[in-house]
Amino acid sequence: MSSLALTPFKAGLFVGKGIIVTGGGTGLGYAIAKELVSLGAKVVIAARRIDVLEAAASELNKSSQRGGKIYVCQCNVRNEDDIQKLVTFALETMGRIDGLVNNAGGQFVSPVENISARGFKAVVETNLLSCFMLSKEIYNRWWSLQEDSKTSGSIVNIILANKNGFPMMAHSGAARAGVENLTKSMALEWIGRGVRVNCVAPGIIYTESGFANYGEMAGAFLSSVLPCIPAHRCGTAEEVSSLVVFLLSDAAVYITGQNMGVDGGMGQGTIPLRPQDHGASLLPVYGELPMKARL
Ligand SMILES: CCCCCCCCC/C=C/C(=O)SCCNC(=O)CCNC(=O)[C@H](O)C(C)(C)COP(=O)(O)OP(=O)(O)OC[C@H]1O[C@@H](n2cnc3c(N)ncnc32)[C@H](O)[C@@H]1OP(=O)(O)O
Ligand SMILES: NC(=O)C1=CN([C@@H]2O[C@H](COP(=O)(O)OP(=O)(O)OC[C@H]3O[C@@H](n4cnc5c(N)ncnc54)[C@H](OP(=O)(O)O)[C@@H]3O)[C@@H](O)[C@H]2O)C=CC1
Repeated sequence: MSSLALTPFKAGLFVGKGIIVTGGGTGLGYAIAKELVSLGAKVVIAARRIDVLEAAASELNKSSQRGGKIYVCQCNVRNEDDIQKLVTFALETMGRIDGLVNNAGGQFVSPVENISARGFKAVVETNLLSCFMLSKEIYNRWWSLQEDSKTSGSIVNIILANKNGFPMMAHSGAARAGVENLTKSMALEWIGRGVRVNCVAPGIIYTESGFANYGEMAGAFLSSVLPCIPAHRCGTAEEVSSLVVFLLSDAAVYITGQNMGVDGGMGQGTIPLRPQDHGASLLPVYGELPMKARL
């Protein structure tokens, strides 16, 4: 499914650690779980489709080194009961939780005016509520109970490069902006307990599973946006994973409350969708615009 991890980390850096990766059966989550298990971590991957998780686990376990192991847990991250069961499962199987990657997420393509309230809510629940519920559940049931604040925890929230909004996916842009702000609040509230919280904002990362959600639109989308990405290419899942794994590790012990882009030079800006032709409706109010300054 994916190539070798890029990490330069010491083998065994995560030996004995327990990490939860939501959406870990496909795409970015799969690459993150693969890198972690090859560094010796125990990893619970969680998502809705148990068959996909089980197939991923049997592949991922082939990359295991130094006691690393993948466990699977079916979980709809929009559902609070499922979140509680996931944390119970993780504590029972791994005996501890050192890291959480809130990676499960997604959205559908629609102009704002066509999104129903139910659709907006579904996307906010998937991307923002889930992150709040799972982070809080682990904090209350594990990190807040540790006497030794050196027993640190690290949360990495996967968002989107959408600093300037996210046309055609406005619900997701709003939810991810919420995650970024929630990240900063949790980082400040929980620093005394040794819990760090950061965001990673991927630009356009080619994952087969992610792009499959968009059908034929994906090809047209890619050919229109690629020239606008300074790197002139998509990123890969491994290029995101190496930053996520760094942030999970003790090498990042002084980093919290940050949002870091992996976006080929887009500066976490907006995915460069070309606006539809609209006849330049925002004409200047004062004076004439020279013809050459219009499309
Ligand atoms: C420009 C090109 C870019 C091309 C691609 C560019 C991508 C670049 C960057 C981003 C990449 C990625 O994020 S890659 C990751 C992509 N992966 C995913 O998106 C997978 C996860 N997404 C989802 O599961 C769904 O989108 C999500 C809405 C969140 C949950 O869907 P569910 O079916 O479980 O939700 P439900 O609760 O059943 O449905 C609730 C409501 O959601 C609405 N709804 C759900 N799907 C809908 C749809 N396709 N179109 C309209 N409306 C929809 C309906 O109003 C439903 O109400 P009713 O009608 O009343 O029932
Ligand atoms: N690829 C890209 O260009 C970018 C991706 N991202 C974000 O990165 C993350 C991973 O994306 P990517 O790997 O590309 O795409 P995928 O579609 O492969 O990953 C999404 C994962 O989330 C899981 N998921 C979705 N909804 C739920 C839910 N309600 N409960 C539990 N799990 C859920 C899916 O599993 P299942 O369906 O089995 O539940 C799937 O494993 C997403 O949050 C995505 O929005 C951000 C920027 C760019």
